[in-house]
Amino acid sequence: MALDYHALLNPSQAAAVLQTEGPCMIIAGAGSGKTRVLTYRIAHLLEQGVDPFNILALTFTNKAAKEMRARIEKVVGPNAKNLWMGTFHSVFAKILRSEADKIGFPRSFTIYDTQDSRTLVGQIVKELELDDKLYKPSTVLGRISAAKNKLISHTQYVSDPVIRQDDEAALRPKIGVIYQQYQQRCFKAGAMDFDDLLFQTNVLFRDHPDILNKYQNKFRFVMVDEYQDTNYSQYLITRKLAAKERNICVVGDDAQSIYAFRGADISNILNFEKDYPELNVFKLEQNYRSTKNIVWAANSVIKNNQAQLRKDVFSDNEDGNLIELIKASSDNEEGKLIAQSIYEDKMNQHLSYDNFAILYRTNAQSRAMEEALRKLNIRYKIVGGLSFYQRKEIKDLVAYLRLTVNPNDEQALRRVINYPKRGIGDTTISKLINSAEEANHTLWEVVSNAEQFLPSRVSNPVVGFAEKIKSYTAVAGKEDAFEAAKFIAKNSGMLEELYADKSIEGLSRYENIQELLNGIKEYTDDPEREDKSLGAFLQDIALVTDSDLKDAAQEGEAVTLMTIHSAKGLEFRNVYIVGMEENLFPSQMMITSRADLEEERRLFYVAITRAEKKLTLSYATSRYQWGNLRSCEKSRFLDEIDPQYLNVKFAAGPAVGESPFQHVFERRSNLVAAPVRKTVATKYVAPADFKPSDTSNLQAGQRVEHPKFGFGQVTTLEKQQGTVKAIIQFDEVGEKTLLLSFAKLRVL
Ligand SMILES: Nc1ncnc2c1ncn2[C@@H]1O[C@H](COP(=O)(O)OP(=O)(O)OP(=O)(O)O)[C@@H](O)[C@H]1O
Ligand SMILES: [Mg+2]
Repeated sequence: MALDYHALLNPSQAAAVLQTEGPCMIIAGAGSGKTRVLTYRIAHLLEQGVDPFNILALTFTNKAAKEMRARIEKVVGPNAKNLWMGTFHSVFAKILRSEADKIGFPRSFTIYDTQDSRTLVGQIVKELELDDKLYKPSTVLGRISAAKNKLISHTQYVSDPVIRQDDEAALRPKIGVIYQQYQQRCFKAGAMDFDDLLFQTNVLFRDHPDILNKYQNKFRFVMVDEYQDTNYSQYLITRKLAAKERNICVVGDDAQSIYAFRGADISNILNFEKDYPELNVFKLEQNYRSTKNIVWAANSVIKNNQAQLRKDVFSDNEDGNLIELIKASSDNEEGKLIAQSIYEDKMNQHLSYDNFAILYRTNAQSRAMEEALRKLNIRYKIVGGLSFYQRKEIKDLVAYLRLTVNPNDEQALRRVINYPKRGIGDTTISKLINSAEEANHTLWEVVSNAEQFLPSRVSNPVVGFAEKIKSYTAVAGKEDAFEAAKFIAKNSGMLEELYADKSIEGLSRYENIQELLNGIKEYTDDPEREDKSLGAFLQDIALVTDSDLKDAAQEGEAVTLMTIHSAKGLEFRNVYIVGMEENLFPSQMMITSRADLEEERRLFYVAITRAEKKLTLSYATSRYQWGNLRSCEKSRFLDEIDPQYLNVKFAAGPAVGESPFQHVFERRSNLVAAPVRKTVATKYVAPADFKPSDTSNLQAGQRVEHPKFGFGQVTTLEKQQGTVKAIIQFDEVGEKTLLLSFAKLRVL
């Protein structure tokens, strides 16, 4: 049954959906239905009889792709499963998996995550005897990544006089050399980092016109969401793919371009017009997501930017509430007020916690929010931060799995060669590394022939290890990912090692491994999945982005906490943007120029436009930063919002004897006190994942969490004959004296 697009869409949206041939661009405001247009456009193509294998849709997160696919499936049925849909990284990793040998990589190449890349850069810096304070891995990688996103190879990098000048001015003249070595080492290890996935796709298409031709014929329709955040490397891939059929449709919003720091380039939008002079441009101006007040406030902010394509966004929705502004005296109080507001809105308006999101500029700000939410027993999930796949035990097992699929993977090999301990000491490992360097072998080639490089006494355990890995590779060749992983977890000794550790942490590590195995089982049990090999599974997890983990978070309704960057494209009924302070938002580190300030402002615009019905902004007048209490000034962005859309609430902070959740609000617009609802402070319940920390460096003044007494602040530490007593002022139960060696404290 054909859809009635005119009933589901407004005239411009419907026109964009029905115009399937030729290049098309929609640059339109937030919430105006760009993603909705893409979704229906694909549904329409399928209805027209286009083969799903011929459609490529690039989204910003895997989650967005999944949602889009699910929506299309509702309309057209299971045919939607065969669409090529995903992030740039996941789609082109998949293509490289069948073509990598053309550019000298194994098809079973490993994908290095950021941590692997940092470790490798650190190793190179050390080997080159450079100052690791000057050549910080993150700084060096930032430069390498920027170069790759502009398709500057390491050979071009070292010979470019402008780059050289820049690096010399920054006192880091050796970055080019590090880049060179880094690439060689990755190549030798059969590994690509995230930027390489795009870089190497460009190399593949450049050097193999026959392959490019194959994919040009395959992808007859190309679509890109969030086009404003593509970098040069991505732009070139889409341009090449669409060069033949020219059926390319991109949607985006220049006012939401927030990844310039990662190489996103607004000129891709301008180039698009040049590349396709026959371009159809569609304008969408109506925001369907938010109330009028929210849309007006967002417009009043973004108009302060000079660099923008003019567009007027309007809403036909109700005016809605004014935007609330909360002033708190500290970050902890800010957290309390937000948690209280969420609790009250949920109860009064019968909402679900899923309706709420707290957005912040930096991950570190989640701490105060989490603490406050826990106190009120409000469930929450954090998107980003330390993800499941970043945990040590998971990385260890995954390293074994990676090594099984690609034994040349140097970072994986170094990680587990002596874990669990098998008598291969650091000296032996250094010798192996040196031998590999000298003989120009990979580390694995040396390890698997260790007896040639080391005396038998030390080579025996190395040979044993190599035999293990070889047997894993054999198992993985016969069995599916789950059977192979289960075998490896047991045979490597990892399960036993973790099982033997009966501490709380040890137990949770063991459970995490079980959880990973469950995940692999789910993967191989999926009847739709064709490739159930370990290699296919590894590729899948290497590309999980922080934003995707939202799905993996615990079941049940929960408030979402995340950075504004991860919130792109999403919508929530009630949104809180916290930490509206100078130096935090706009971020001090980011504003050295007008362009930087404008990017921060676009980020604020993205944040505001996530809200459907209610938006709350907050700031604190003091905050702990890097261990010091600092006084803060409210963000300049607050002054940019037209005051007629604001409702200012001042929190005086709790007076003596008052419940900490009771605050006096003052309403600026009409000076009538807002109704204050009393919230009964609930008894403290420690979260299920409560884990005590190492308290050997605990200091007076630090905040801690106790499984029974809740949150508190250490007032004094007394050392007596080897024992340490801590006097802690708990927020709910008052002062307690605890012996540190027994008290299970989590240091916050
Ligand atoms: N014509 C329409 N009728 C009803 N609802 C619509 C219409 N167009 C869009 N919407 C709804 O408005 C909301 C915003 O749409 P969508 O997410 O597609 O906007 P967007 O332009 O992609 O936003 P962003 O810039 O944040 O990515 C969605 O809930 C969508 O379903
Ligand atoms: Mg969108």
